[in-house]
Amino acid sequence: MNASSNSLALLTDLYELTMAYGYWKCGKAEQSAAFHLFFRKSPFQGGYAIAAGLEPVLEFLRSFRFETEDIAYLATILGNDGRPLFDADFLQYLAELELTLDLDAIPEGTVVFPHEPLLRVCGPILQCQLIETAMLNMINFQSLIATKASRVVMAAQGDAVLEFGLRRAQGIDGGLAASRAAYIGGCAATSNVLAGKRFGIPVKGTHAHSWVMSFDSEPESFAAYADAMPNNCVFLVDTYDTLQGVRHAVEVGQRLRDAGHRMVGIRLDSGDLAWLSIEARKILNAAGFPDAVIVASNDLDERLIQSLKFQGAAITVWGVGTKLVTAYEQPALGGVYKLGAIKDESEQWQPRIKVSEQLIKTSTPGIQQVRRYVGGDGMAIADMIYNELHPLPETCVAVDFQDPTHRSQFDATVAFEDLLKPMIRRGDFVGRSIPLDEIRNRALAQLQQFDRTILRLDHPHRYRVGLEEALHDLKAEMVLESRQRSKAGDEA
Ligand SMILES: Nc1ncnc2c1ncn2[C@@H]1O[C@H](COP(=O)(O)OP(=O)(O)OP(=O)(O)O)[C@@H](O)[C@H]1O
Ligand SMILES: O=P(O)(O)OC[C@H]1O[C@H](OP(=O)(O)OP(=O)(O)O)[C@H](O)[C@@H]1O
Ligand SMILES: O=C(O)c1cccnc1
Ligand SMILES: [Mg+2]
Repeated sequence: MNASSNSLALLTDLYELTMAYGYWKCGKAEQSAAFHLFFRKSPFQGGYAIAAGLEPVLEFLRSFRFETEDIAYLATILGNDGRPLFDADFLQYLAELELTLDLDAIPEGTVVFPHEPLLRVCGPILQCQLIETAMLNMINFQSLIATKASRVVMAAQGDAVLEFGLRRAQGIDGGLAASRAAYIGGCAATSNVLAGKRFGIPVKGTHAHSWVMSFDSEPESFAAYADAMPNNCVFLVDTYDTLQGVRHAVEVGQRLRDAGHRMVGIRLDSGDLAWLSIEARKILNAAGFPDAVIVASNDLDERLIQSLKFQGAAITVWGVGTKLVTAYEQPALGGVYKLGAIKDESEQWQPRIKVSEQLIKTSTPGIQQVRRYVGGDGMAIADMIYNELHPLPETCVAVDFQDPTHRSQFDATVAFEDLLKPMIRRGDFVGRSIPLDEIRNRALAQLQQFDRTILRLDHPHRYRVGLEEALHDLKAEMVLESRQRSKAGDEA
């Protein structure tokens, strides 16, 4: 194979490969397993997340293979004894490996909650394990940024939000992935041109202070910009004296208008953005530019935007960079990937559980699906995680995840949607690649299905997510059994 392959098979933690080697050596490589990828806590003190990152995961799986040079590199890794870590026969196995997994996924742009599997992977345990780290990397980051963007967009109350983050993003891929995810979360455009080309995101921008500083005067700089791009004029007015800058913009705007063009607006990038925007609005309106936009930027995030709205700021477009693409308050979504079931020698699924001192960290057994119940008004009522290994009763009981004494009943008349959709069967893509605009629209539409008390920025009202009763009971039983076993072990 050529060296320009785009397979990312080595984008993994070494322990996935050592476990794979172990499975291969002890004859378990082909044993079927079911894993789920989920997070335990909503980011940014909020109450929800927006699922994102599936498309790159699918791309990763489509191109997954160990190339000759990958195998050659793996052969150079030495163990603690100074000898090659991996057998040549195992490396040959990897060289010939083709993924035969099943993948089910919650589509990008879906509103999701803690403990819900965003991805479910079923198939040979060796394969499930090899793809863990890369999938977590992609889903964790993009879901985090899409969620942050949705909070920023919500705070902007219908105003356009432009993503300006590339210069402060976490490296090249961080910048590109953040632009994609921010668009899914509802941003209207990005300043990132490569992201525009690669993902079809609208690109937008104004100009920097350096443009103004490179001329002898501000009016001269605005006039030159207008000459060069008469239909793309958003003047940055705060290089010297902001309100004076607005007047200079108005003068050039009048000349543009006389020449049959239109000044789009101005941008504020420092000072008191509330007061300056209100004063700028007065100047623009008095001069006959009531439609000129006022873009604001400078360390904005959802809380500052909310505050500026509260102050009556006359800002109509929000440029948000650093704090959006770096997920400022929370650097990572803590998504994890856990084994829910494994097939025994007689090909029967056996549920598995990881017990923890903290109840929230005890994993959920089974092969899980998420059912979202929807009311007659189209609003989501509650989600129920159930085990596909057990048939559901006519009337389902969902036991609340956080408070098991709270149970909700759903009879057959309640409308629902199962959120995990088939994406890959035995290695073949069976899903639908969803265009980015459709994903973004889905996110915006999905948010309408949830009450604002659930979506608010802080201390939100909790949306109910429960375990279907039989799954809840199975989990409780397995925890008790595990505790009994460890107690018996202690006593022996
Ligand atoms: N009305 C406002 N309410 C709350 N915060 C604001 C308001 N206006 C601006 N801010 C925020 O205050 C912070 C500090 O702004 P400050 O004026 O000190 O620096 P600056 O405007 O960046 O100065 P510089 O002229 O050096 O660029 C910024 O994060 C800005 O977003
Ligand atoms: O503040 P952010 O949300 O990251 O938005 C992007 C920022 O990037 C640009 O200036 P830059 O920060 O490079 O320089 P400046 O702050 O000195 O204007 C722009 O003027 C914004 O202020
Ligand atoms: O176009 C802009 O105004 C812009 C782009 C990147 C960063 N800050 C501002
Ligand atoms: Mg800045």
